[in-house]
This record gives sequence, C-alpha cells and structure tokens, in this order.
Amino acid sequence: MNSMRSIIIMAMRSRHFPIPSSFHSSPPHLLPLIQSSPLLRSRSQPPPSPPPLCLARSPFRPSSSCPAVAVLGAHDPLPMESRSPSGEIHVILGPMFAGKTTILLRRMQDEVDCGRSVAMVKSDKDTRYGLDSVVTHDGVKMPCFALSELSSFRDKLGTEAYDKLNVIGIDEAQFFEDLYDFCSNPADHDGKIVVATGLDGDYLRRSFGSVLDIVPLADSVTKLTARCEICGRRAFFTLKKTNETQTELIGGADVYMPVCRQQALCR
Ligand SMILES: Nc1ncnc2c1ncn2[C@@H]1O[C@H](COP(=O)(O)OP(=O)(O)O)[C@@H](O)[C@H]1O
Ligand SMILES: Cc1cn([C@H]2C[C@H](O)[C@@H](COP(=O)(O)O)O2)c(=O)[nH]c1=O
Ligand SMILES: [Zn+2]
Repeated sequence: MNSMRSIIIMAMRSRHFPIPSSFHSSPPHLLPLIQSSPLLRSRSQPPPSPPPLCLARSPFRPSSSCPAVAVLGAHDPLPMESRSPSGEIHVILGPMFAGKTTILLRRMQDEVDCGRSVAMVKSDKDTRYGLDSVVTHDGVKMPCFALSELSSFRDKLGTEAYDKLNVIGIDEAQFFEDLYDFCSNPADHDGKIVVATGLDGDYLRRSFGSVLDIVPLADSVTKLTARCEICGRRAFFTLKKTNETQTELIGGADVYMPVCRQQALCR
C-alpha cells in the first residue's frame, strides 16, 4: 500500500490544517477515522458542537467518539522559511511518572498548532497501552508509529512524507539501540526538530539505553521529577517493586514506583 496512505492521520486541534481534498479520496480504511473525527470534517459537514468541558483538561481531546488520527505534513507543511533553519534536538528525561510523555504530547500539539507537520514514534516493545498510540499514565494518547528500530522510520513514512516533516517525537527512547545514529541525521542534515523522551536511569539507577548518549547532540535537556510514592517528596529515581532482575521489563505502577533519594538508598 502507498506508504503515504499508511500515514497515520493526526486530528489535532489546529486552525492551520485545511482539510485537503485528497482526504475525500483516502482509502476506505481511513475514511471512518477521518469522518468520525470532528477535527477533520469535510467542508460539506456542519462543525460539530465543541467537546464537553471535561475534555478541556486533556491536551488532545481525543475520545471514543473522536478517535485521534494524524496527518504528517503530507499536505500542507509550513514553507521552508518558517521552519527551524537548522535542526534541533530536545531531550526530556527522568523517572517513571515524571510527566515525560505528557510534556511530549503537549509539545507535539503546540508544533501542530503552529502549522508544523509532526510524526510520533515509540518502541514496539511498549505494549502497555497498545501499539498505535503514545499514551500517558493519565490515558492521554496520540497516534504513532511503533518501531523496533528508528532506522526504519523514513522507509515506514515514505521519502515524500519524510521530506515534508518538520517535527519528530520519540517516546520511550531508552528502548531504541540506534537512538544516537538516528537523531543526528534529521537534526544535523534535514533541518528537523527532534524531541526525545525517555528514562535516564533504570531501576538500579544505571544509565538506560542510549538516552544519555544523545545529550551531547542536544539543544536542551530537561530532567523531570515525579512524587516519591513513599514520602511524597520529589522523586528522581524509579524503583522496581518485584523481584525480576532483567533491565528491560515493560510495566507500570504494578511493577515500578518513583522514589526520592532516601527511599532509593534504603532498598
Ligand atoms: N508518583 C507519581 N508522581 C507523579 N505522577 C504520577 C505518580 N503516579 C502516577 N502519576 C501520574 O502520572 C502522570 C504522568 O504520566 P506520564 O506523562 O506518562 O509520565 P512518564 O512518561 O514520565 O512516565 C501524572 O500526570 C500523574 O497523573
Ligand atoms: C525503571 C525501568 C522501566 N522500564 C520500563 C517500564 C516502562 O514500560 C518503561 C518506562 O515507561 P514510562 O513511560 O517512563 O513510564 O520502561 C524498564 O524496562 N526497566 C527499568 O529499569
Ligand atoms: Zn521519598
């Protein structure tokens, strides 16, 4: 299937994305997503009523009646002069439950609201909430590509769509062995903005994957904190509650908890 058509179409609350006529000629498997999403309505349909206020807190407002779908700049990217003249790399790291994915999704939303085309990638190892979306621990989600390695991203997206892409969001960066090699190309040579989030440390506070390796490539590095599950103070580390000893173990609050230094040391 044409890789452009395999593109996940992201319905973001943006005034900058007119609905291109090609949506109407999209393959049938996409149309249900597009037509059921009030964010990407055809010109003939009246605008839907605004989502209930309770959704206002969510950065993306996707819901069961409004599945999030995402266009990746295939139709209406910003002209080159309004994109970042050179690329950028921003790293967001910290323990689990620190808000890394939440910040990532908000940043992606902001980029789309500024008229940029965005694609999200996560590791296909992260099966906690399904493979077609990046999902926060609060349940906010955004469609993505789930890949085993970042080097396949350009082929997955298709060269034409990749060339038009402005921003690449990477979640769970600690699981990508080719993180360093991948990040430098889009930022150094392709003028793209890369925002990568991931764990800096594993449950034993050792460097996890290649997240720290891309710090020397980065424009900015942000370490977030969570709340210590024991004492409520700022948590900088993640502890494993179970006895498994492997470094990579997919899980949530059932397996891990964020802790302060004191709790990390007394285990
Ligand atoms: N101990 C905790 N400290 C902070 N947030 C927590 C904690 N336990 C659960 N949460 C929830 O996790 C959310 C952050 O989720 P997420 O952005 O997916 O974090 P991360 O990607 O860093 O694991 C918070 O908004 C909060 O509702
Ligand atoms: C500490 C630690 C975590 N993991 C896994 C557990 C989760 O699936 C992810 C992190 O998710 P989040 O978005 O940061 O909440 O990584 C692991 O495999 N090994 C570890 O030591
Ligand atoms: Zn504590």
